[in-house]
Amino acid sequence: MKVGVPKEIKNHEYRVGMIPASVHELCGHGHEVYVQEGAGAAIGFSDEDYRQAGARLVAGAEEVFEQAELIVKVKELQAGERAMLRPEHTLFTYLHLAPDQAQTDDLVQSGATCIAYETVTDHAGRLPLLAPMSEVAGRMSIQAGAHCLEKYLGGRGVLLGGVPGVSPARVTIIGGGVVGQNAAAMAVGLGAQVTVVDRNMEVLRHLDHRFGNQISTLFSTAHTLDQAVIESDLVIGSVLIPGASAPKLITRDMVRRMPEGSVIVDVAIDQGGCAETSKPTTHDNPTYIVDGVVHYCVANMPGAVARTSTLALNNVTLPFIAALANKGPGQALRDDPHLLAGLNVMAGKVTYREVAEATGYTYTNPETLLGT
Ligand SMILES: NC(=O)C1=CN([C@@H]2O[C@H](COP(=O)(O)OP(=O)(O)OC[C@H]3O[C@@H](n4cnc5c(N)ncnc54)[C@H](O)[C@@H]3O)[C@@H](O)[C@H]2O)C=CC1
Ligand SMILES: CC(=O)C(=O)O
Ligand SMILES: [Mg+2]
Repeated sequence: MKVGVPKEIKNHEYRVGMIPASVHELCGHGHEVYVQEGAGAAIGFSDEDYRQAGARLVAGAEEVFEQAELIVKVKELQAGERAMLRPEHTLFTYLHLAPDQAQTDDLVQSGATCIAYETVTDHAGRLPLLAPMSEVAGRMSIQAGAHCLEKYLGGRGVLLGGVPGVSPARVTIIGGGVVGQNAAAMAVGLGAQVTVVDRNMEVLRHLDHRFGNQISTLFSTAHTLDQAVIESDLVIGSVLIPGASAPKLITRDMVRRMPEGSVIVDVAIDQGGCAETSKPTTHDNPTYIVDGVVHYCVANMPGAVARTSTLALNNVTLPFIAALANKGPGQALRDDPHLLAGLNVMAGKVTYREVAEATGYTYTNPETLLGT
């Protein structure tokens, strides 16, 4: 199969869909891999590294899309990239379609087969292709939040861990999944006073077991959320309902009642964000202030630590890329219900229920399209 790796073009996005070692693996199975010149240069993977791995280097994204049947990326296609997508293409990347009507419309119109990393599952119902980036973003969220609490960025001027004689900052983490647990570990490490809110008792039990009395856990209700949020210096938004738009758990009224200079890091912004006041920002301009509350809402946080993130992502995507290339997308999807869970759009139909509900399309069972 012909596999294509375009250079990422989102703001300060330096990750790359395939590293040379992944390319080498696919070429070893007889596939042709077309890599856009400079695709990995920013994180130390030169064009020569790719050539030695067996890739064919091409000058522009147009040529990658022209040559390839399977397109492997990191972030969702930007408008200019979407114009190059054809029915013969299979796209394998993060999509986050529920809050993105324009992208959904374009993918549906393209006729392409679009598989979202973030909804591929594993045997335990987890999200193995989202997990490594959630580990990264969870860890980064506390760094970002600590930075935003500094006075010159509009923050309260509070040090997360406090100092002897002065209380530490209060950190509330909404959603105790992969992002939430990694955020908790960092916040505990820095000496903050940490509360994690989740609606899944198993998650809360696991957190209690892991962190003991270093954190407090709270069952998520409108009341507990309200209390925790308005008393916090730093709130991390890390909820997820797979494929769906994030629930707006932090209302405008709660933001109004938060202390001046407190901070919301809404990691869930890639699914639309869990605060009513959240809107996506970029690494260039990561924060804005509403009612005195600093909002950090960067939708591609792991792009800032692109080398670590790319390696972690390739570790988990490579087996699926190999299956798609070796068997062809149809057979690979028929053979593996976990990969099939990643299928969001195919042949002009939306094949993921939560995405269809959020974007106004009729849901089509992917099995009817695949003839399984
Ligand atoms: N901005 C960025 O750069 C990145 C964003 N993310 C996003 O972070 C979000 C979280 O991802 P993960 O931690 O991997 O998901 P996860 O599935 O591991 O955890 C989500 C948690 O939210 C909880 N939850 C759902 N509804 C809730 C409610 N009403 N109240 C309290 N808790 C609730 C679930 O029980 C679950 O424990 C996702 O939207 C993901 O796409 C992930 C990586 C990078
Ligand atoms: C998951 C995601 O949105 C990212 O890694 O950028
Ligand atoms: Mg206020």
